[in-house]
This record gives sequence, C-alpha cells and structure tokens, in this order.
Amino acid sequence: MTAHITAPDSVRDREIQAEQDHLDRVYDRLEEKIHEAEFLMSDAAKRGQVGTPGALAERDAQVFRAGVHLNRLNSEFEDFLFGRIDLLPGKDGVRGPDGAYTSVEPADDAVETGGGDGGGDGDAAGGEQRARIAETLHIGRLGVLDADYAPLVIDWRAPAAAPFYRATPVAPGRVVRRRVIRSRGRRVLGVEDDLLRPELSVTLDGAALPVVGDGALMAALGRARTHAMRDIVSSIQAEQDTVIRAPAASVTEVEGGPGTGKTAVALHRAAYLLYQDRRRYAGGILVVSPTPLLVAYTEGVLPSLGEEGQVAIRAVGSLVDGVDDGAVTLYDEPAVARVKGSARMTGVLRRAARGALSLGDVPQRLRVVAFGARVELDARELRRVRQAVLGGTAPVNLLRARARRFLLDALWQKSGARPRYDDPELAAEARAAFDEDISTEDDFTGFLDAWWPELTPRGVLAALADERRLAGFARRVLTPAEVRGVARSLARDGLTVHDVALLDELQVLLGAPAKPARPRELDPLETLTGLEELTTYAERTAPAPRRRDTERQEYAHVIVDEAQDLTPMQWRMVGRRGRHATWTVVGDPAQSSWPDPEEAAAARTEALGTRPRRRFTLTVNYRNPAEIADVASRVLALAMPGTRPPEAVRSTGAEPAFRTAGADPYDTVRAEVGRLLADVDGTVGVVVPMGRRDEARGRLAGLGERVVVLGSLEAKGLEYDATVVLSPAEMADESPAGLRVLYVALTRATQRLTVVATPADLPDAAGVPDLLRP
Ligand SMILES: Nc1ncnc2c1ncn2[C@@H]1O[C@H](COP(=O)(O)OP(=O)(O)OP(=O)(O)O)[C@@H](O)[C@H]1O
Repeated sequence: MTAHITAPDSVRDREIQAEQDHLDRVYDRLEEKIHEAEFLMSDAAKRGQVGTPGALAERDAQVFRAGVHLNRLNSEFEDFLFGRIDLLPGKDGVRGPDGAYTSVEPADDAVETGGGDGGGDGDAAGGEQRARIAETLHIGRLGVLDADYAPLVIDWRAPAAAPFYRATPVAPGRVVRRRVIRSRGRRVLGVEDDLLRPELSVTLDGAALPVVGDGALMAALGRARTHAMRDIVSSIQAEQDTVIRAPAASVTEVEGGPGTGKTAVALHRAAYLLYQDRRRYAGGILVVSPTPLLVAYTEGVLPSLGEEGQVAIRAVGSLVDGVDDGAVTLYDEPAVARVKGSARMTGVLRRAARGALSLGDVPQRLRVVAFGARVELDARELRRVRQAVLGGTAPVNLLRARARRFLLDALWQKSGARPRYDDPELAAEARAAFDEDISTEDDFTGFLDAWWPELTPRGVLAALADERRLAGFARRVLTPAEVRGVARSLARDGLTVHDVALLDELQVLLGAPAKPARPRELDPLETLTGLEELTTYAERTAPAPRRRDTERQEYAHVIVDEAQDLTPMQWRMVGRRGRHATWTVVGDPAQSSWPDPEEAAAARTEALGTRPRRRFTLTVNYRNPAEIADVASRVLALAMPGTRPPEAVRSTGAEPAFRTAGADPYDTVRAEVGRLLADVDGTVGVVVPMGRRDEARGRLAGLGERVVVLGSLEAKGLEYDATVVLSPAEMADESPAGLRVLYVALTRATQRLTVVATPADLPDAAGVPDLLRP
C-alpha cells in the first residue's frame, strides 16, 4: 500500500492553490491559442490561400488543434487536468516495448544518505535518505504546451504519462509523489496524494514535499453511480495500464472477474490506440457490446476521453443494417437460443439460402416466342437448368445473371434454330438476335423475376418459420424438437438477439441484398461540435465528406466486450467485421451465459485466425465491496469449481441482506427498493429471472428514475449502487449456464445487495437461499 498522510487544512489549502495557479496558466495558454487560431483564420481568409500547401496545412493543423481544445474546454469536464507526478532526477529514459517509459530509474546520485541531522527517525543503519524533486509533470485529457513548447499538461496517453499509472511503492521508478487533482471547470476542488517513496526525505524547491489526502482510488470507487459509466482516467491502476498500452499488433486477450475494469480498460484502450496511430485507426474501431443497455451505459466514456466519431459502439444485436439500434431486446428461450447460436446453423442456412428459390409460387413453365415460333421449357427442364445454375459457388442473388444465361441456352437448344446455321459466324449472329428477341419480352423478364427472385435475409429467415420446410433444410443437422423450437420462435413477431447473427450469415450467403438507408456514423470531423467555424486545409481541398448511411463492414480494430457470451454464430458475424483488423478481446468465462464453451472457443479461434495473441489477467475487483464479493464467490464455487474470484479492493461493513418473499414477491421487492433508495445516493438495479422480466417491469413501475428493472441476461456489464436480486434459484434453473448468469446478477452492486428468496430458493429461517449458504 502507498503511504497516506493527513495534512493540516492549511497545507491542503496551499496545495490546492498551487494547482489552481497551474490550471489558471493552462487556461490562459489555451485562450491564447484560441485567439491565435482566430487570427490565423481571419488572416488566411483576408489574404486568400497564399503560401505553400505545406505551410497552410501546418497552420490549419494548429487551428484545428486549438478548436479541439476549445471544444473540450467548453464541454463541462469535471477534470481537464487531473494528475501530477513529482520525479527524482533520472537516468536517460529507456522505453519499454509498448513505448512507455517504464524502465526509467532514478539517477545513481538521486538519493543522498546524510548524517541524520534532520532529526526525527533516522534509522539504525545511520543517516537519513534525502532527495530533491527534479521534475514535475501535470497530466490531463489532452496535451498543452506553453509558448516555449514546454509541456503544461501531458496527454494521459503519452509515454511520459505512463509512470503516473504504473508507479507502485514496490517499483516506484522516479516517482516520489503521485497526485490526483479534482477540478470542475476552472476550479480546483481538491488534491489526493500517494507517496511512493515514504522512506525518503524529499524537498521541492527547497521546502519539504507535502502530502495530502487519503488516496484517489477509494474516493472514486465510493462515489454514487449514475446511469452513465465514468471514465477512470485519473485512477487507472498499473495492471490495467499495461493492457491499455499493450502494442496493437495481433490479438490482445484480457480476462478478469467481475468489476476488474475490463470494460473500462477496453474503452480507454480504444482512446489510446487512436492517440498512438490515428491514421491507422481511421479505418474505424468497433466495440461490440452484449446489450443495448450496456451500449447506452458506456457510450459517454469515449467522448469524455477526447475521442468520438471513429469508434462505433454496437450491441451484438444491432450490427446488421436495417436492424434498428436498441430495437432487438427480445431473447429466445435458452433451448432455442442454444440452437440458433450454434455453428450447426451455418449448414442449415446454406441449404435454406439456395432452397428458398424453390419456395412459394414458382412458375412451372416458361413460354416465349422467338423468331416467330413458340419455345417452351417445362417443369422438368426448368429444374435441370436450376440445378446447373446452383452448381456455381457464388451467393444466390449473384447467380441471377448465370440463371438468365442458362435459360437462354436451354431455349436456344429447344428452339431447334441452331442446326440451321453451318457458318459459326452466322450462328453467333443468329444467337445474339435470338437472345435479344427473348430478353426484351415481358414474359421472359417477368418469368425470371418470379423464378429467380432477389432474396432478402429477412425473407429467407421468415420462410424458416414453416416447420416442415425447416425440417427439410435441417435434415441430419437438427433434431425434430430443435426444429420445432426454432420454427415456432421464428413464427412469433419480432427479431431476437440471436436472429441477427443468422441474418448476417444469410446476407453473405445471398449476396448484396438491397440496403435500407440509415443515417449512422458521421465523418469524425463532422462530429467535433464547436468546430463549425474552423476548417483545415485538407478539408477545404477535399471533396465534401460522404455521410455514412450504412454500417461499416470492416474495421481496423475490433474490441469485443463480454467476449465469453458470443455464440459461435455471433463470432462469425463479428469476425467478418475484423478480417484485417487487430483485436482486443475482454471477458470472463465465469460469467458466460453460453452453455457450450468449446463450440464457442472454436468459433472464436476461427474469427481471430492465426494471429499471435498476448494474454493479460486483471485480478482486482473495484466494484463490489468484499461483503458482496464473498456471497457471490459461493456461487462461483458451484458454477466453476476451482476458479479464483478477483480480490475485492474495499469493504463497506454492510453485509448483504436476505429476505423471504411474502405472498406477492413484488411487494417484498418494492419495500426493499424503498429501503435501498434511502441508503444510497445513486442508482438501484432490480435483477429478476428472464422469465419474470416483463411481469416485473409492470409490477414495479413507478419506482422513480433511480431504479431500473432488468432481466438477468440484461444485467451484463452494468452496475448500480445497490441491487435487489429476486430468486437466485429461479435464475440458476433458467438455463444450463444459469449459475454463471446468477453470478453476474450478484456482482452488480457497488454498495448494497439485497436478495429476495422465493419458495424455489428453499430459504432458511434467516431468508438465505440454499444456493447462497456458506
Ligand atoms: N482504476 C480504476 N479507478 C476507478 N474506478 C475503477 C477502476 N477500475 C475499475 N473501476 C470501476 O470499477 C467498476 C467496474 O469496472 P468495469 O465495469 O469496467 O468492470 P468489468 O471487469 O467490465 O466488470 P464485469 O465483468 O462485471 O462487467 C466501474 O465502476 C469502474 O469505473
């Protein structure tokens, strides 16, 4: 642990004032830059575009950067400037493999051992260890230089900022004091220091180095939660920083239990990668999230880190064009989900994509008039032509041209015209005239539209709602019971989360279906609001940016959050979006709601290919207090025996509460929510078994804005100040992965947990469900 010292108020006030002075300098400098930018703009406008393109580009880049800063400053950041490190004199820096100055060590003469004349606690070995601060760095959301190009603020992603996150008392490097600065707008509110070299007597500008506060991490963790995730930029921990800055090449895999910061790390990594190599990631970064709720929860983090536009956060159920964001919140019952998610569906869909041509009102005869005579193909002949066309490997919709050609061939043969021409040239001419004659005939074009229609993924999927038909396509792949379940689910209204991956697969098998236009991502420059008046040379000379009206199909980097939950079919879908990408994959097998981990692992391997992988593990739970983590770990022991839970970093003294539901369980839940709302300042989540979700939403309506009611599968990745978990046993029994889903539900709270048991839980006299007893 780092040392914390409670300084007198006068010291605290003086230190806050010192940081205030620095922040004032930063704002003054930024204002200067803005004025400079405005002058440059009007100057450039006055003189027209004089100067070399290079000089103009340079000037415009300055204008652009100033505009970005202005924009950031005007959006009410709590903490533009949030950190500071005070460093001993150092040896020349050596960069680590990821570009960070991890190996920077103090200079050999940085620490002097004196004669103990400072009084106090000189140790037995004699002599006090003295040192002085040689350098102070301030760290913030963006870098700011003063007029002499000396850094006033270093961007948190810069290599020089790494020691702020990496230094520990065991390996402090040059860092003596790490300070987190709390500010809002232009006002510094407080400072919290960690002393990393408590054994040293250190001076700064000749005076003893003061240390203030109880540590910033604990302050951050204890704060009330809202419905939006906060960035953790001021308190990223060393093991997290290593992942955030890991080299981008290949695949970075991160595992860690609940609350270890996987989602936070994944998002900060996206911002870091963009900072490192903006050009490379102009190809876009895709973050795949399990639910629209988690997308909504995390969406604000990147803008707060200074990044937006190039990163698309998408729920796995809305990766496909034409499927509206947030619209897909229907879940299949577990047995059906298991079939729809399985890689076995690829075989079924392959047959369906081709077989769908023969469904519905397929014309059984083609009759045309050519060269004044009637030519006809009957049902058998047409079937033969279709077989021959389908011998091609192209997607079905792209075989249409081949179908047309083969039909004309068959008609030509049938017409008997061919033998009449001995001369090949004449024969070719006659054939061309024959084709032309027929192709312009309405009978022929109408026939082709009906006989080889353009198939859409939605149309084909809907056709599988017919049980007999599906059984045909699924022969020897699915059991009759599986066929029945899938067909019935497709007959119901609305797409489920698992249908979306099937649509994506069909899109590939069918080829280029008509795409509905949908305004989506904007060009990054367009999304930097506040920049309207600032343009760059590149912008003025480039053609107007094209608005993206469909989903990007491929990305430069793909981040998969909650990766343990992707089904094989979803891995195929996501894999297609990152065929040439580098990847960051974060997850926790113990929280997986997918029942067939081996099948999913195979699909994951296929999606990630043979790229080299780097693995990281996160070990500390920053969300749950030890009291809650302890109850959750009882379920982990049942769900995945032998798995070590992450270590909870704090405890609150508040033990989880257990209640037995009365005659109406919702009355009990309502009362418990009321109690928790009084106990915590922020949000309360009520997590219920999926089968109760809709009923619970109805019965628990009107509890106020701070309360959210969700099904267990929707709780993934979310967190609340307090949670009520209704019926652990029902949750555990809902699917083969039910215990792991329950583990997720129990690990959502940052402060309080109340468990309400129903008779299914076999609660003891104290209300503790059978599953949760120690
Ligand atoms: N270094 C940190 N400083 C402050 N807060 C942190 C830090 N690391 C994580 N947290 C907080 O801990 C909580 C859990 O983080 P996050 O949701 O990223 O964890 P996770 O590993 O994705 O969890 P789960 O697997 O349960 O979804 C969040 O509130 C996050 O802000």
